[in-house]
Amino acid sequence: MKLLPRIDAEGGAEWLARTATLCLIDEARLSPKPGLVDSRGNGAHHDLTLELMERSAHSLTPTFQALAQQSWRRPADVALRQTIGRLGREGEQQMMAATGGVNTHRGAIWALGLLVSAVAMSGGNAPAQEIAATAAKLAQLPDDAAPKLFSKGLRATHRYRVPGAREEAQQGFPHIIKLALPQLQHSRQRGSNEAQARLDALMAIMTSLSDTCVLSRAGLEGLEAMRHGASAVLQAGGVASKAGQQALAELDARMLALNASPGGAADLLAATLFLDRMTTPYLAN
Ligand SMILES: CC(C)(COP(=O)(O)OP(=O)(O)OC[C@H]1O[C@@H](n2cnc3c(N)ncnc32)[C@H](O[C@H]2O[C@H](COP(=O)(O)OP(=O)(O)OP(=O)(O)O)[C@@H](O)[C@H]2O)[C@@H]1O)[C@@H](O)C(=O)NCCC(=O)NCCS
Ligand SMILES: Nc1ncnc2[nH]cnc12
Repeated sequence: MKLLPRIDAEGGAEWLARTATLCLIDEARLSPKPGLVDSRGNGAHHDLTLELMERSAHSLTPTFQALAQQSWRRPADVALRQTIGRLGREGEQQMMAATGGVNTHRGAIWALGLLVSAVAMSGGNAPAQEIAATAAKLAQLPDDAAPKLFSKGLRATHRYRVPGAREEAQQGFPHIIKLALPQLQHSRQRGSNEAQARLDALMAIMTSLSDTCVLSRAGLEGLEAMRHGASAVLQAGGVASKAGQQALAELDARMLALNASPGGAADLLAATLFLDRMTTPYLAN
């Protein structure tokens, strides 16, 4: 099935980059998100604001565009992996320059960067699962130029023996394909408005992700509170229901009390919105 408007390399790269940035902004503004920056405020963060998140998102448009241009109709091989690794790291520097050194979107550059590349590799003509599988192939390839850093994410995955951002991509983004996209569609179909459906999709991710941001800030107690609270929202009928809204408010309070912020889940929501726009005709503009 042809899912996107016809796009060529130049116009396509620009459109993909603009869409990726819009998805970051949509994610940041979506409210009320537990522990996260949203239109209401800074959540559990002292160094992040909505204005900073939006500035960061805009600073990444040239990175997404370069990723799409370099990936256009190319196969997944080590040469492309190294190119996107270099562009991704340059994107992180752009983000840090735009935010005065605050890490707003490192995980989002990784997930959306791989997915933007994967759409461009197909020439803009693939269903969501295939895009995610192509992104996974890229993520599995070695990038010898990558510096050997011991990040917070790596520390958390080793300490708690759980998968992190790297594994999520290498496995084909299961939290997006198996949980968030189906939930988004299900909530829309049963009459939730768009914001409610997106919040439900975030909850679906949070029911099972091992979010290394939460683990770093609040340990296993924080992770369990996130998963349990998100399941409670969906079991109560989702964010469109009064009971679901109550459960979401309780989850928000619990995340704030634990100083926990599911930044990895937020990144995957932005990536979900991107794949949704790639594959939902009425949203592809
Ligand atoms: C593969 C990389 C993403 C590196 O991953 P790694 O785990 O080694 O390193 P981190 O630096 O910790 O970044 C991981 C970020 O990914 C998000 N995340 C967390 N858990 C998951 C998960 N299970 N699945 C998917 N994504 C996940 C999360 O990003 C968000 O949180 C960030 C803010 O949190 P934090 O870092 O804790 O905040 P700080 O300010 O540093 O600390 P506090 O003081 O607030 O406590 C924010 O950026 C969100 O986006 C994790 O942080 C990748 O970076 C990599 O290898 N890149 C190389 C370049 C490349 O090859 N690119 C190719 C594609 S472009
Ligand atoms: N809305 C948000 N709040 C905090 N961290 C994030 N990382 C990605 N999106 C975020």
